[in-house]
Amino acid sequence: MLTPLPTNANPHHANGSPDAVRVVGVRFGYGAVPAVRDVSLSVPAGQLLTLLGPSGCGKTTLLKLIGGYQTPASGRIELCGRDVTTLPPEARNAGMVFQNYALFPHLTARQNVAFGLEVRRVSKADCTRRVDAVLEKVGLSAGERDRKPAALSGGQQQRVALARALVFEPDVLLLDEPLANLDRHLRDQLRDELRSVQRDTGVTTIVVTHDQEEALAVSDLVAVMSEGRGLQVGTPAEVYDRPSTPFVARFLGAANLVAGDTLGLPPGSVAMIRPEQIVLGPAAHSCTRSWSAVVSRVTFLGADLIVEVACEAGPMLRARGRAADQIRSGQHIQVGVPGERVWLIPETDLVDDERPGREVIDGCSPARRGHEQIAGGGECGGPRGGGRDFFRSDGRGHDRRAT
Ligand SMILES: Nc1ncnc2c1ncn2[C@@H]1O[C@H](COP(=O)(O)OP(=O)(O)OP(=O)(O)O)[C@@H](O)[C@H]1O
Repeated sequence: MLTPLPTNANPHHANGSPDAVRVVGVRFGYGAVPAVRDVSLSVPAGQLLTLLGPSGCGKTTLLKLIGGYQTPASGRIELCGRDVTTLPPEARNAGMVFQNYALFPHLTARQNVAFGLEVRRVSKADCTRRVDAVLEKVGLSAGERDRKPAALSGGQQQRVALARALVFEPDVLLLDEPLANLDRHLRDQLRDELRSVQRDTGVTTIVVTHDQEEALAVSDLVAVMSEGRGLQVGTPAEVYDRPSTPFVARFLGAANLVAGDTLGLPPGSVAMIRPEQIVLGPAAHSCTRSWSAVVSRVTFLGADLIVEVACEAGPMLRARGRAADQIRSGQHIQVGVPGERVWLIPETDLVDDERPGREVIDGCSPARRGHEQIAGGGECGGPRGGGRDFFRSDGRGHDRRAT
């Protein structure tokens, strides 16, 4: 059951941090196209929240609404306890970094960062000191500071854009796909740097991404969106281990989604088991449920293997094995599921096409045996609507472990 954020709730968390960002029942559409549908969300001061979801689900629009670049059709936005719903961006003290960096091409890195301070008539000495300090913080070397954007790499331009937003000491930093234009190696490096700059400055930050690995790696909180709606908000471990819906389960990584009754759980529910939680080999006998199985496919990933198994009288499952175990296609193997690692998504939380026993549970073709289903990380499903209007962080997952 979804619970709207009470409008009179005390905006302080158990740990004493006030909310730096509160979004309450916000809706927005581009003409007739709804982009954000009644989303509520809060971010405690000093935390980094990632908005995660597939392309077109409304992440950037929600970020722009928080930054003041769009105005909600209804709902309220508060930054640090102040209602900013109708205020323009410059009155919000929020620093936004757009996906294309939006640097002035005719100014050097240093001048780009200094520009806004000069407009605000900050003294020259203070301006120089603040610009150098922030460029140091984001790791732009002295030699790079007097170059124009065209003479800087994508990663260096990103550092300048970040410095330009940070130099105002904003209450909230809003980053739209900050790592999207960078190659894998640089992305990993900048991801770590971004996190350490955020921790150093303590600035409350919202990052838009469609990369689940990035979201899990950098965030205090991850908010998963689909089709303009918020599906779940929680710590990386919560959304990964205790997803509220099959869609969230798949979007966060590879997930086996099987009919609950296959595992002796309530009929109609869906059980989620991550591949790395499945036990292969003789140790499987000591699991809550175990089956004899035949390996149907093995994919080599270096240190690990993805092992697909067809269980006799059980579900099709995808497991993670060690390459050193030399598992082969066609091999007979024991497969086990430890009960405490199974996460149950109750029938009441499923939308129609997520219910087991239907022809298609997740956009894949139906599983080959009975009503058991298997879904691989993001390969199969697309986003679905679900009538879910609010993000939730109700921590109610613990009672749903199928022990
Ligand atoms: N300027 C616009 N005019 C009309 N429709 C728009 C506009 N910008 C976005 N949309 C539509 O609004 C919806 C949400 O778009 P938005 O850019 O917020 O999604 P997103 O999750 O950030 O996507 P991406 O990851 O691809 O950037 C999409 O259906 C998109 O096509």
